[in-house]
Amino acid sequence: MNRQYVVAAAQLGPIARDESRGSTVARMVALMRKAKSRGAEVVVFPELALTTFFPRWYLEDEAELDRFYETAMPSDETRPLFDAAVELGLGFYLGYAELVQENGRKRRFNTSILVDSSGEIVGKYRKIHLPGHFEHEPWRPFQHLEKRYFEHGDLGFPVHDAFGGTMGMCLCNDRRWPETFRVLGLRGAEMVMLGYNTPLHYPLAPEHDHLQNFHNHLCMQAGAYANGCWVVAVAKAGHEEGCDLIGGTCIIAPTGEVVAQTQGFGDELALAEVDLDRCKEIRENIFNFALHREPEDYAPICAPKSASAAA
Ligand SMILES: C[C@@H](NC(N)=O)C(=O)O
Repeated sequence: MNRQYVVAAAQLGPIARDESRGSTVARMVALMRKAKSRGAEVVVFPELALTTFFPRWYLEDEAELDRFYETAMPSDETRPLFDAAVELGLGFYLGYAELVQENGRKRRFNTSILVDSSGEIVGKYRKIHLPGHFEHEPWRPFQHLEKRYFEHGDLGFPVHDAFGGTMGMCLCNDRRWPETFRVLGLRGAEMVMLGYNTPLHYPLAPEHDHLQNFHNHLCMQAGAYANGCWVVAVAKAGHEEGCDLIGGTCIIAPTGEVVAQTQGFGDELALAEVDLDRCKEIRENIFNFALHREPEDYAPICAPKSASAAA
């Protein structure tokens, strides 16, 4: 694959709690076909793209919780995505809830994968920065139980040779942390793909609700610029089960400029021509890591969590 091609950020509108996987996957395949007709070679889907954003509910019934997770990838229900990738010659990024059996216990991760145009999974990431809380907090208008429903990702921040270059992934809250982009940048990521589900209302600091869209782009534009990489960031957007999720799906150039963005809150594509060689504009100049970075002075950033309070 060459290093210059069209990428499609495939935003999804709301997914109802009782919407079937089949229905959601059909919406996604329709976006893949549309992306192909507009020249795309890579399609990026949101975080937890196959279901409603279920961490908004405190679920006591484990069987009910399990229904939101994938135990196989692909499965009969998700195989149409892989078939479409092969048929259309498209690669894709997909976020989903992963349930695996390991050492006789269930392990749950908030996961993303990269799938190439031959339908092979060529990269996997498990979310590291899990926002929210562990216990039911009835005072909230909706829950954010990612800490309860997912384990901390155990794969680190890997990069993958795919789509003509070096690809990195992260998920939603990860994008707010400069360390996410810096680790991927240090590993040579030329494009970082990420999906998000971000409620407009933040119950812990509602005075910041009007800043949600600003903070969304602020952290990703900074991450792109400071590491000289493309960022493709995709929302699950709109009014989902009584909760407003921000849109703002976008493609950001290594200069930090937003070069494509969705307009609404439904199923919608934002497309841009990406040239991976443009990373050099930043990486060989202002952020030439080898020449200008001074890690000896950054010790607190790498100190273990227990030590960072004293730093
Ligand atoms: C609130 C949180 N959501 C998420 N799914 O990680 C975020 O946008 O940072």
